Amino acid sequence: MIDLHGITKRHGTLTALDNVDLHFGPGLVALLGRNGAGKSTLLSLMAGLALETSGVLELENRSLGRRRSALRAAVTLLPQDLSLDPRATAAELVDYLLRLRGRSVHRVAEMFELFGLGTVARRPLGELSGGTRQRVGLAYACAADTPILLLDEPTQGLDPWERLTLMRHLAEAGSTKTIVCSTHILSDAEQIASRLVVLHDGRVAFDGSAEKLIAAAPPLYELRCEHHDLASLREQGTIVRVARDEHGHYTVRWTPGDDRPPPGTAVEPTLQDAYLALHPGP
Ligand SMILES: Nc1ncnc2c1ncn2[C@@H]1O[C@H](COP(=O)(O)OP(=O)(O)OP(=O)(O)O)[C@@H](O)[C@H]1O
Repeated sequence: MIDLHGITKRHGTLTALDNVDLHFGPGLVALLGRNGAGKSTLLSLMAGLALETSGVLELENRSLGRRRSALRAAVTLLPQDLSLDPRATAAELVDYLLRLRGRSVHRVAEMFELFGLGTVARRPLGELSGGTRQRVGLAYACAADTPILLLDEPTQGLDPWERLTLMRHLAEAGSTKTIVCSTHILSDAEQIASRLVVLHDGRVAFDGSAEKLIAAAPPLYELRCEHHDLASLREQGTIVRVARDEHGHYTVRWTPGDDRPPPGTAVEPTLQDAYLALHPGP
């Protein structure tokens, strides 16, 4: 169990996390947010790899102060890019990382099997595809078997079958462990996690279930229009989705900025609509 109370992290004048309050108990949480929202910063703080500028971090209800050793023992972080020596074999790397942290290696074979790595265990990492290297990292993170597992975009580079295997494993592991998994893939988030945390500009913009996020979405309307109508719709509200058909006509989902009767038909938002409406793009 990890608790963050008023956590702020600054890099010089840039505030990467701004007064963040979050509680993570057992279960799987998907961490969402645009590029630069603060997801990796949050994960590295929770893994004890960085120190907060202010605020209090608690592990099992105990304030950590400036000490991070308890956190490092309890948490495994799989970063976005695990730096790998291309000459080491997959098995050597996982063995090395686990021993370095004083973790048992007894689950390695099981995890290699789970992630379909049996045939590549003895091959140098430099010869493996990006998705396979990602699976090696996942095998390490899962074999470490710590009560808290933090995964920074773990499904990146995985094919649909590998993603399914990972999601199944995480769903199972989430029944006893605390797992926080950052992702840009909403369908993955919705599938694996009962709780979504959305960061925006270093702040918690949403914390709850996918159903709650959809229910909190503003009224949404859909209409068909031409290209020259888009600028005026943008002025009147927020466009969350635009699709162009083969004849050059547009179907727009948008949320009006005022109470005037909007053009278009009211539609039920999807998770993606609700997410995009939460922090509209440029
Ligand atoms: N070491 C650092 N020095 C300076 N700024 C940093 C540092 N690390 C992160 N930042 C900045 O902090 C902000 C949050 O970055 P972070 O990597 O946490 O975002 P993210 O949500 O993980 O993004 P992405 O989805 O692109 O991985 C960004 O503006 C980033 O440029």
